[in-house]
Amino acid sequence: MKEDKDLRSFEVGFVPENYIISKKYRPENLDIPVSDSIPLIDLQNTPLEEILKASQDFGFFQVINHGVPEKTMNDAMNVMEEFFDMPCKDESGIVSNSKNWVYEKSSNLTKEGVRLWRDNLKHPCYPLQKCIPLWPNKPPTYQKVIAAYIVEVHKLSLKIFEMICKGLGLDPGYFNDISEAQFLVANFYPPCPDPSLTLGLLPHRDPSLITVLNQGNSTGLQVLKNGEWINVGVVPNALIINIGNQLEIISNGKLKSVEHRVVTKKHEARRTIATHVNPSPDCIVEPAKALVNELEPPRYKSFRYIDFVERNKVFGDYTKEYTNAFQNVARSS
Ligand SMILES: O=C(O)CCC(=O)C(=O)O
Ligand SMILES: [Fe+2]
Repeated sequence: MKEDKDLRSFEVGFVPENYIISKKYRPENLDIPVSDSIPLIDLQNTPLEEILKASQDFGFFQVINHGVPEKTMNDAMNVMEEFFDMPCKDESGIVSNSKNWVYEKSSNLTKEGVRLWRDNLKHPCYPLQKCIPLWPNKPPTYQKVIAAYIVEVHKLSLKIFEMICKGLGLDPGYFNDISEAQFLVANFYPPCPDPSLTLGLLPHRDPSLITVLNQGNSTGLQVLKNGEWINVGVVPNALIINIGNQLEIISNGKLKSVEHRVVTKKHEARRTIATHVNPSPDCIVEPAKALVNELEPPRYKSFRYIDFVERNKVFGDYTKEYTNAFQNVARSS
């Protein structure tokens, strides 16, 4: 793979040695059939119990009738496809005050020192109006289309938080002020000549409260359940929701943040837009007071979210730049 060329350099007949993932992470059993066993939930019916059960048993569920218009979802996927397909992107998208997005080619090493079979774009979305002009401006509709998508995803996340609050017994607005710091992560996973040797994304838990994932029509996401990787099937126009580790903490361990990864496909690309709904940087994250008592003492210590981000290098090599930019944008609002 020529690392200095555009995405078409993925069109290779074999996996270059430096993309072969260590045995520890290498996927096995890629032939297991696609399972749609993460729960599918119709949001129209205010399904409190289903959401709670799915969040406890799987940490993952798909939602339909979620209120995000199909057109908004498709427009966002299409503009992202255009972005990733542009032959010349600014690849030095280092986070700064003037340009707060990061575009990482697959040739970048991860924290674990491996190369992933994906290209990746990420940027903050909060406060939204301040962030929009700092996002990529090519394709020319990028800012408008993604802003419209983020507004809808925000509404959806509030709906989900409201149900989780009711289910757990928290004030209905518990998350309103602490869940606004959305962070967008878009991925392009090209076809791979030998999916058994690579990964699109290493096993991880999300550093968010919840993550809302638009996976279009592609498979590749796997979720760990009872020590086995299960494939997440495609449901037209559905969105995937998963519990991040910050919500696991706030729920005092009642809801589970579960490991997941992305495998590659021989003949199919995968394109996704994940919106990580995060606590704001200065938010103190701790088990909700209403959920702890003598019988159920807090299982986690409290911390400031930004300290967690820095300590765990949540955004890899760009963590410091990211947190600075985030705080500067937030303070100037
Ligand atoms: O691209 C995907 O399917 C998964 C993305 C993901 O897990 C993440 O952004 O945390
Ligand atoms: Fe994730």
